[in-house]
Amino acid sequence: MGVLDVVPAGVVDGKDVYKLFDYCRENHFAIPAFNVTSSSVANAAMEAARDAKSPVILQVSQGGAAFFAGKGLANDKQQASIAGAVAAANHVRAVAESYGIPVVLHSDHCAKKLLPWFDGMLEADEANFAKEGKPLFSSHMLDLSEETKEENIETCLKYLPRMAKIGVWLEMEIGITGGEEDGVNNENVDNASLYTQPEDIWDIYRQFSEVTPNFSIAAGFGNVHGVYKPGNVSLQPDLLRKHQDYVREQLKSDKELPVFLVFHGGSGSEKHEITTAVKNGVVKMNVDTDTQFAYLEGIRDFVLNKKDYLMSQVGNPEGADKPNKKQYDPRVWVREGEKTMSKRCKIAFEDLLSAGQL
Ligand SMILES: O=C(CO)COP(=O)(O)O
Ligand SMILES: O=C[C@H](O)COP(=O)(O)O
Ligand SMILES: [Zn+2]
Ligand SMILES: [Zn+2]
Repeated sequence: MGVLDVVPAGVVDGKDVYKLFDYCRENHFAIPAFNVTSSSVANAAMEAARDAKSPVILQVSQGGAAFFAGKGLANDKQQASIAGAVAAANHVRAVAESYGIPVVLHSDHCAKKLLPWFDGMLEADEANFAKEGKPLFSSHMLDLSEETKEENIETCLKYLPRMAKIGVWLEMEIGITGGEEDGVNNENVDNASLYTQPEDIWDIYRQFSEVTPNFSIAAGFGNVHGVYKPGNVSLQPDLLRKHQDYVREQLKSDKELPVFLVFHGGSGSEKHEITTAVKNGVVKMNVDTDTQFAYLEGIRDFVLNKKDYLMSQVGNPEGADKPNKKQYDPRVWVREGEKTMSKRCKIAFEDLLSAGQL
């Protein structure tokens, strides 16, 4: 019995997203979510998932989606972020099945000011559903964590029925993620707001459950985006158990982990923090900063090692008339970045115990 006995290869949607996360929860593992900014980055993550025999989550941030469409496009009305998200989704939909792995296609943090981006993606999901009976994305995140809890919940409840109708999962955030996100600097936020309270989780769980079971909560336990010097971040994944216990008591349920939880700021985290988070019901962990650096490493080393072959189109240490096309073809040096990124992805699959689960 494995993941492929539960959901098929390719982009999963509707009930399959629930089945996949439920399978993770029952079998005590989580799936890494990698931020992708180009087809090359997405392919590196899918290749790594195939080799690790793991499902994978690919996500676009608002800025990453705009990059996918091209930085040369205007984005004053989120038009590039919408077009880029659609382009990324179509690319992944076209190739995911060939990798033989289930892929959850997701969009990352959407703050209040970015709601036009969310609206555009949801319209694209609905249009695709009308044509093909399935949405474009598996899942989207709403991040109103900077607003009041009431406004946060109300905004999610406004979108949730529309999403449930076409089989799109919702991830919401409560408690702020520190560091930087979409250009918003949360480096100096009040420490208490980095840690979510169990009563807040119950408020969300209770109201969302009346609409659909297809949602997850990114509850803050000291999470920070980015990688900083050791000691800067105090992650407390033990707190997540309190959420599960509280909700279980309210529900009078015997389900050990009633809430699907999401771990933001996975880069730079210690193995034991990840293990504790997964034990406490985390089914998705986001990794961006570490894979960004890993993608650079291969390209950086290639350029530094091959410098004498890259300064002109013709002429290298082997002769003044030797051509360098074999070195400066982007398929050669970009590929080196894909390989080093895939290695970092493999570590995430192993840390989260999703490796070998297919
Ligand atoms: O949470 C993230 C994206 O939403 C990723 O965080 P890191 O860049 O710290 O891995
Ligand atoms: O929000 C966290 C992710 O790392 C996305 O980052 P980004 O907005 O720089 O693409
Ligand atoms: Zn946030
Ligand atoms: Zn995040």
